[in-house]
Amino acid sequence: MLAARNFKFTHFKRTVSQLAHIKPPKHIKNEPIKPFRSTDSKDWDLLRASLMKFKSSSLEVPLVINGERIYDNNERSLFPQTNPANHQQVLANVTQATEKDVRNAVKAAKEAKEDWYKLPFYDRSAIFLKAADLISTKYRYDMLAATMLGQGKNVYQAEIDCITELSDFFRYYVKYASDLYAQQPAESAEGTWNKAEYRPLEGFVYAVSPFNFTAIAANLVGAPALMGNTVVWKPSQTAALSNYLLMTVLEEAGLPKGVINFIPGDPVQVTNQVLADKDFGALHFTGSTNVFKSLYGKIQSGVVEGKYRDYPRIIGETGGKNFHLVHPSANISHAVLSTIRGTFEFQGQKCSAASRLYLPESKSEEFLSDMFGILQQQNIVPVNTSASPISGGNLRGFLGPVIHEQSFDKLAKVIEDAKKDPELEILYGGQYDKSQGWFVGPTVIKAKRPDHPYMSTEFFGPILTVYEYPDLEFNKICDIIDKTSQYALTGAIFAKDRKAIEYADEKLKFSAGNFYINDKCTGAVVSQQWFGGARMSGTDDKAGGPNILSRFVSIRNTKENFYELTDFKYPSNYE
Ligand SMILES: NC(=O)c1ccc[n+]([C@@H]2O[C@H](COP(=O)([O-])OP(=O)(O)OC[C@H]3O[C@@H](n4cnc5c(N)ncnc54)[C@H](O)[C@@H]3O)[C@@H](O)[C@H]2O)c1
Ligand SMILES: N[C@@H](CCC=O)C(=O)O
Repeated sequence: MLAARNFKFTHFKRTVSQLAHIKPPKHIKNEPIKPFRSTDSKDWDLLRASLMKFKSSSLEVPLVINGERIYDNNERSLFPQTNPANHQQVLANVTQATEKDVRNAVKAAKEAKEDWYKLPFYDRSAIFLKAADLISTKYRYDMLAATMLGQGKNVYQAEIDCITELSDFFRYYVKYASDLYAQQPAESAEGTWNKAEYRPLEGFVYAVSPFNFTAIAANLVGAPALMGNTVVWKPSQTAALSNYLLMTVLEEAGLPKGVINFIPGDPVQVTNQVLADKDFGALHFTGSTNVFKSLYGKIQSGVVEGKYRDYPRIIGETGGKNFHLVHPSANISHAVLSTIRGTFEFQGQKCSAASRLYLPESKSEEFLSDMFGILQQQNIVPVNTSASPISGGNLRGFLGPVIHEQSFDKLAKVIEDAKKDPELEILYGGQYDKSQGWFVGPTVIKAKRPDHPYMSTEFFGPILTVYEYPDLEFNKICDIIDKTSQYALTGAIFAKDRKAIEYADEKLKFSAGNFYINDKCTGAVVSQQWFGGARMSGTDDKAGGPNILSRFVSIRNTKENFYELTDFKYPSNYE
């Protein structure tokens, strides 16, 4: 991992005469997913070596402020990031930012700003394109290992997160930014020239990232930075290892010091301090709805109190209670397999995960017995991903641990409460065990009424609540789905009947920001399914699409006039 870069580039000015015509490389496309099929392969050998490296040494993760690495130094506390599959194993000791550190990070972001946004766009772009290539080549296996061990992912789930989605974000954002800059006023009246300039926001951007996707952290810091903003980044404590690796990769790719400042620490303390700064220009957040609401409230109060120079932009993607709706005409086997994936992959810890299922009464028994049969026969239980990386065996299992004890305890309580609730019935699973790791088995609960809180509350774990609806009430169930939860993130309809598809598509227009027809409601791919939800699921600015970049620029319009006036009066001013 590289030391901080120190070069200063203010002393010269580049002279590039054809800036407007430099285009991003044409070959930008989605990074292919490596299958990791045979454990007897070079890919597995390299991955095992990286896993061994992270397992055998407990790293100290520093703060990175203005390119300087800041370690504990006895002044700061350390947060132990443990392996969720083996909670006794400390993977990293994460340095926690003090008040002074936060102050310094904010200062560094402000001071780096001018040099950064004045750097030509293609220079900024080259850094992110290079970082994407480093992730998908040189650091692929280290990135996978840090994400698998730290965030409890199997190799496939890590691959689609910290490799493909992450590098896709960086590459496609370069293309989208180039397209955005090219958007100019369509008209200029004779004798004038109108221009749009996409300035970065004034001040700095505060990025707050969740534990569950390393790629999301890359989106949260990368989108604003590419557009010429500088960033103060507070990562999740339980993703600090992979996130720090991302920080070092960006530096190796050439990110100048101070552009992104990495400050893990107490979320409330760090956030309160950052939000108190006059130059706070935008929040880029992904995480739970309640945390986002509280930050939204603080920022709004700050505006009312006159704390800020600007109206800070607030960009946030948050929770969901995502639905799978099965119509009687659906291919049941396909709907079952899609629901197993959509609900249980990565232990249901995707914001997009299916967590409420609506089955027609006529197909419910077939669907559920098919589903439970598969879960049982395939022995879909959480596997201990901390087991010997030499065999590679368990790292291929479908289910792993949930992220931490707080999540484990919450999910165990959901299961225990369900056992006592006469309106709920546990149809499958209900096992949990925290003796070694935070393991919760796949669980399916039947609700007797569609407005039961289990149909509307986000649990963020491998728990699915099912409601059976009368076949003839398909229209009514669409209404119910729309009104049941405060969220509108993802949802899916499974049907062959085109009329049913059309009806659900229209009726559920506002119930999900990402709607799937005959597909599971997870797994959005950058550039293909722009991702984000509305209502209490977020501001729907669509990560992975072009729109989000417009949130990190402030447009200046310039009109230049070439005619010289000879009179101040307009024709109508004359008698
Ligand atoms: N919609 C999306 O795109 C999306 C994507 C991923 C995760 N999520 C949501 O994120 C949640 C899971 O992630 P998580 O457990 O990391 O979420 P979280 O809300 O607990 O944490 C997210 C970030 O906020 C910080 N944080 C926590 N409490 C805070 C506080 N009081 N003040 C300031 N910062 C605070 C955390 O340290 C972390 O960096 C789920 O609700 C999931 O639906 C949404
Ligand atoms: N983009 C991912 C969700 C990320 C949320 O955690 C998906 O579509 O499954």
